[in-house]
Amino acid sequence: MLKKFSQFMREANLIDGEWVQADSGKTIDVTNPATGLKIGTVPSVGVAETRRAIEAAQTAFLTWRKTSALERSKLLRKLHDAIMDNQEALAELLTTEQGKSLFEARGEVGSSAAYVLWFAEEGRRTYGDVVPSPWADRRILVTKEPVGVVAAITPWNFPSSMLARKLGPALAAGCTAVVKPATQTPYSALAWGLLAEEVGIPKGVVNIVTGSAGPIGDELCTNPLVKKITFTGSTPVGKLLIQKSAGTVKKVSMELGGNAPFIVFDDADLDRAVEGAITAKFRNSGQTCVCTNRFFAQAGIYDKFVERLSAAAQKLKVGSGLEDGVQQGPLIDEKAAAKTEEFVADAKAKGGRVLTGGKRHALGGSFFEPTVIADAKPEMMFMKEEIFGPVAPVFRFETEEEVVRLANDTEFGLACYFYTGDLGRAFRVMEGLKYGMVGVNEGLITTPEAPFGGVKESGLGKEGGHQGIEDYLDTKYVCLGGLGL
Ligand SMILES: NC(=O)c1ccc[n+]([C@@H]2O[C@H](COP(=O)([O-])OP(=O)(O)OC[C@H]3O[C@@H](n4cnc5c(N)ncnc54)[C@H](O)[C@@H]3O)[C@@H](O)[C@H]2O)c1
Ligand SMILES: O=C[C@H](O)CS(=O)(=O)O
Repeated sequence: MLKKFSQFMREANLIDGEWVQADSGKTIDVTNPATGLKIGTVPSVGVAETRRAIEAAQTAFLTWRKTSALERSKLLRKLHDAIMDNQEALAELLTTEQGKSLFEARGEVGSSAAYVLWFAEEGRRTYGDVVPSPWADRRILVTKEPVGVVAAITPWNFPSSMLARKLGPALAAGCTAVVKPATQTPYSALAWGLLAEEVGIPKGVVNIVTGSAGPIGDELCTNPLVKKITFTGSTPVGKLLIQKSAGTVKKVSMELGGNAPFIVFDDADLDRAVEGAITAKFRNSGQTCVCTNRFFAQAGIYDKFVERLSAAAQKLKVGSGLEDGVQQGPLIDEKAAAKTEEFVADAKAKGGRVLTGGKRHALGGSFFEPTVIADAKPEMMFMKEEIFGPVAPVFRFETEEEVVRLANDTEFGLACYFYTGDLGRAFRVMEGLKYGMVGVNEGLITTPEAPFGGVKESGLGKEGGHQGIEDYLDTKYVCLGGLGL
């Protein structure tokens, strides 16, 4: 396949409209997880460069915040169009650095554009209020204002769409940004810098730095010019960022870890449930925050469900994401593959039955066979720990009360799914499950129109929906007196 993406592969950082290298000249290698081969490098910047990026964002904010919501909306629409015009090249770049199938990468790039378009519209509706005054001689206004410089830290599993869910509302609201993408997948984020320039978003509005997460993160969390941290990643890192941001009382949005239950009741449409299960488990080789972590099948359909699920999992085509028809790419790295092996070994040692997969794929490297494990038990690691790999443990349950208790027995609360044909049960279970998002007879629920986000230790705030822009706005109350009324 011709490399379409070379035009977007920028081996530099974007600070105040300039593409720069690290002051030290140091770089980080970026590798293709499917081949283990080096794709290129990016600068390894530190505190000084991050500080310059923050200062550039602050300077740009003073002007950007004064642009009209309509003007910002038009620029974001242009950004949407530029992303879609280059969807194939951006998808190829994403697959090359992250590993997911080209089919899924196209979907992620399309989803990124959809979030930008959504917030291009939402930015024109950040309404305030005129409140009936309790005083005859005064008037009360409530206005919404952009918070200022936003630090956006994003994960490797969705290097484009996770950024869209942050840059979209930030820019629409009138904020400016300093972006730190995951070290494993920097190019998709850097491509956003090129696109932003191309469509005319002013210099300094979007700044992108790459390098050691610790020092960069510390500067982003402690610099008083940064007014908000928006983070997508693991819960431990999210907790660290919240602590570090407390010193300057920054707004924080946290999209953190998950432990999704997927419940199949006896009265479910089994074909629909199996189809939904494959999507909810094996998308991005199981490396999504909303992937099913624990399947629960009711006793009456348990055997049928596990048989059908393992048959479907076995059919998934594993290979390099750039290869036609591939559905399962490699895991992000060797560490992820080793962790997946650990989950399987733990389950087997505690009585789990591997129905399909269960080991590294013959392709070698970090490729792993899509795996289904029957007879899962609460004492197994994946009851509490996020697998983040292509392993589907299936627990058996008897009653509705039992499964809701088991499903809620986690510190996480991001996404959950259940399949039933009974409307009353749907409401009882939907209201009983402590999660931020619920799929009822659906295994893929993400969309810009809906508020994405978790409860408990899965995060704070929402991305998408009309809620998604609120986190980038300050509410101001104005009391107008001396009007001679
Ligand atoms: N809730 C969501 O929307 C969502 C979406 C995607 C991924 N995730 C979660 O992210 C995790 C996987 O992604 P990951 O491995 O990239 O997570 P991670 O927490 O290791 O890293 C996420 C980002 O944080 C940066 N980072 C790491 N340590 C840091 C520090 N001390 N200071 C500042 N930045 C730091 C990383 O470089 C990366 O850019 C999983 O737990 C997954 O559930 C959640
Ligand atoms: O992994 C995190 C993503 O948020 C998953 S989704 O693409 O939004 O469903």
